[in-house]
Formats: sequence, structure tokens, C-alpha cells
Amino acid sequence: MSFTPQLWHAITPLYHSITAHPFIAELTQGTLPQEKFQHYIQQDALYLADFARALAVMAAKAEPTAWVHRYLRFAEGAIVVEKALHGSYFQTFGISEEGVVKSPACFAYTNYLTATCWQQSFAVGVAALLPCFWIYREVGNFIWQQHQPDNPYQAWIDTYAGEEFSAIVDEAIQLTDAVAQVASPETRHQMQEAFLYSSRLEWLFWDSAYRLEQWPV
Ligand SMILES: Cc1ncc(CN)c(N)n1
Repeated sequence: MSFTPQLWHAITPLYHSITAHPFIAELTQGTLPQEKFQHYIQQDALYLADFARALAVMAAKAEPTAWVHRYLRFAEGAIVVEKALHGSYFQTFGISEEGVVKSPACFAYTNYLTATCWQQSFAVGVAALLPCFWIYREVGNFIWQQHQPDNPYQAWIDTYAGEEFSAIVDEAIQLTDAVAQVASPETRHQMQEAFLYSSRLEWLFWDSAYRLEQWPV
């Protein structure tokens, strides 16, 4: 069995906790209060800036050289495609991320990703970044299958359930398998841990938006 199905298998209960979370349930129905979606999208704009930087770090570390380009394209996708999606919602709501402070969950996730990509091996960084692709595609498809008419969040759903995003996710999965194939058992173990931590942080990110999380002190 290749490596990535094992990664997914390990987080399957966690993934079900994400799809059962009220944020996702209400996003699916189109009933998620605007205030919660706005909180999410503002935090996500801050997240994406650091996500793109983490991907650029991975591009700098990538071996073979052909992979440099792939990680640069992933970073470009985060900055151009995903930020454009946020931009359209910002315009609709008349908001921006200007002056917004990272929530504890956003702070934890972005710091985890950037620290891992800078300090750990290329292999571990690859695994830490994979849930950011894979979970979003699965959640996008999950919601899309339950299509509700006039959902105000349809543009978000269409982006992550779309073919363009799916092709990127396939690439990220293949890359992870290729890296794992030549990794030592210890590195593979570290990759599994990194994948799990990022997956937990994905859950936390949605949960924090649902709670309109602020710093308690
Ligand atoms: C928190 C989070 N994780 C993942 C994605 C998809 N790149 C995102 N936009 N935001």
C-alpha cells in the first residue's frame, strides 16, 4: 500500500469530525451566520499569506529541481486563486483583513506550518502541508454533493470542489508518496505525525471561526 492512504486512514475519524462540525453543516445548508463566515474568511486571508510563504520555503528546499516549480505553482495558487476568492467575498461584505489580528487557532496553525517547513526536513514539510490541500478537496466535494440552491457560500464550495483544485491536490498527494518511498522509517513516522497535527489544526481553524475566537487575554 502506498503511503498516503495510510495517512488518510489515520485521520478518518478526525475527518468525520470536520464534516460533522456545525461550521461545515451550516456552510452546506447556506445557513452559516455571515458573521462566522466573515471571521473565517478574514482569518483565512492571514493564513493564506503564511501558507504561500511555507510553500515557497518548500520550493527552495525541493529536490529534484523539477519540484521547485511545482511548489512555486502551489504557492501561486494560494496567492492568486484562493486570495481572489477571498477578495470577492471581501467586496461583497465590505470588509478586508486589514487590521485583523490572527486568532489563536490561526496563529497556531501558521506558526506550526512555517516552523515545520523551515526547520524540519523537506519530507516532513511536504506531509505537514498535505492536509491543507487534501482535506479542503474532500470537504469541498462533501458539501458539493449535498448541493443547496442559492447558497451564499457557493463560490467557496465551487473552488474547493472544482477540477482545477483537485488536480493540484492529486499532484500534492503523488509528491508525498514519492518522497515517502525513499524516506527512512523514522522520517515516515515524522511525516505521519506532521500530517496528523496539521489535520487537527484544520479542525481547530473551523471550530475557532464558529466560536468567533478572540484572544482571551
Ligand atoms: C486553514 C486553511 N487550510 C487549507 C486551505 C486550502 N488551501 C485554506 N484556504 N485554509
